[in-house]
Amino acid sequence: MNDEFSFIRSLIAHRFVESERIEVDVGDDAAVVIPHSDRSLVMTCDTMVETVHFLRKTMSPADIGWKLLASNLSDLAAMGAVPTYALISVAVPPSWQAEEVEEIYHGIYDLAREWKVSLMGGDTVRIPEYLTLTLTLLGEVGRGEALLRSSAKPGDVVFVTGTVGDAAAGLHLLLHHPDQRFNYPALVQAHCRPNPQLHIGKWLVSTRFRPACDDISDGLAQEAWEIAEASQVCIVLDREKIPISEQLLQYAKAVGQDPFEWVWFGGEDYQLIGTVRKEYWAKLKETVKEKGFLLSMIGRVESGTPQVEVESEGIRMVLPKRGYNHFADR
Ligand SMILES: Nc1ncnc2c1ncn2[C@@H]1O[C@H](COP(=O)(O)OP(=O)(O)O)[C@@H](O)[C@H]1O
Ligand SMILES: Cc1ncc(C[n+]2csc(CCOP(=O)(O)OP(=O)(O)O)c2C)c(N)n1
Ligand SMILES: [Mg+2]
Ligand SMILES: [Mg+2]
Ligand SMILES: [Mg+2]
Repeated sequence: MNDEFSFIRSLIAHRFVESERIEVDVGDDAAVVIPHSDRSLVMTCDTMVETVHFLRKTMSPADIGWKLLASNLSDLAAMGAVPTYALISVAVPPSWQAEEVEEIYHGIYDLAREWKVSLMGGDTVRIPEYLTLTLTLLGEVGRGEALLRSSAKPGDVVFVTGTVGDAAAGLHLLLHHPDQRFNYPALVQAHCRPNPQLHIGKWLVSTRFRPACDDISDGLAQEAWEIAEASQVCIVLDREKIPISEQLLQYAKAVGQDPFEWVWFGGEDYQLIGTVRKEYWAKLKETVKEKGFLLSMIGRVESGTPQVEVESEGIRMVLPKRGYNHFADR
C-alpha cells in the first residue's frame, strides 16, 4: 500500500450501486443524492475497533466487513427503516495489508448487495496501531412511522426475534475453545455473520400497530432497560420464555458456564426486542408463521418504576441494568 488514491480506487472497484437518485457519485468532494420528498431520512453510525470489537483470531477480514454493515443495518431495522446509502471511514495501521482491507470490503459488499445499500464514499487514513472502521448508514421510513424505544405502554406484550446469547457464546468459543468451532456453527455464525432483522422491522411498520423497538447490540438486559426508561414503564420478562438455542445450551454445559450470563448480558445478537399492544399480538403471531419469522413473546409491560424485572417460578427480581459498556472500567 504505497498510494492512498489507487488504494481507494481498488476498494470501490467492486462496490454495489443501485439508485436512480445519485446526482454525484464517489470521486468528488462529497456525494449528492436526491431525497424522496415524501419519506423521512433515518441516520445511524457504528464503529468497529480491533481489540474492542474483533481480533484477528476471532474474525476474518470478510467477517469484519459484514458485521460492520450488519450492526448499522440492525439499528435501521430497529427503526423499521429501509437502508439506502452508506459512507465508510477506514483507519489502517501498518499491521494490516491492502489485500486484507480489500477482503473487508468484499464482506461489506456481500451484505450491501443483499439489502441494496449503495456505498457513496468514505475516508481513508493511517492510524498508529489498531484497525478502526466506521460506517454511516442512511435509510428511509414513512413520515411519522419510525419505531421508537419510547412507545411501550402498560399492558403491552414484550417480544424478541430469533434466539439470544448466541453471539456472546460464539465469542467465548472463538477466544477460549477455537478447536471446537466446527461443533457449534450457529454460535460462530451468530458472532461473525449476524443477520440484521430488516424484514421484521419493515413488516412491524407495515402493520401500523406502532410497536416499541430496539436492536440488541449491548445485551437483552441493557436494551430492555433502554425501552423501560425511554417509555417510563416496568418491563417484566418471563425467564422460561426466553428463546435460547440448543447449541448455546450444549456449549454452556460443555464449558461449565451459566448460559444466562450470555443471554442477558452478552450482546451483539442484533435481534430486535419490542413491545406491542396485547390485542395485536395474536395477529402478529399469525403472520409470523406465514412469513417464517421467529418471534417469541417473552414478557409484559406494567406501570410502575421504570426498570426491568425477571419472573421465574413465581419469583420476581430486578434484572441488573448491565450489558456491554465501553467505559465500564473507567
Ligand atoms: N459520539 C456521539 N455523538 C453524537 N451522538 C452519539 C454519539 N454516540 C452515540 N450517539 C447517539 O446516541 C444514541 C445511542 O447510541 P448507541 O448506544 O451507540 O446506540 P446503538 O446501541 O443503537 O448503536 C444514538 O442516537 C446515537 O446516534
Ligand atoms: C475481541 C472482542 N472482545 C469483546 C467483544 C464483545 N463486544 C465488543 S463491542 C460489544 C457491544 C456492541 O458494540 P457497540 O460498539 O456498543 O455497539 P452499539 O451498541 O453502539 O451498536 C460487545 C459485546 C468482541 N466482539 N470482540
Ligand atoms: Mg451505536
Ligand atoms: Mg441500537
Ligand atoms: Mg448499534
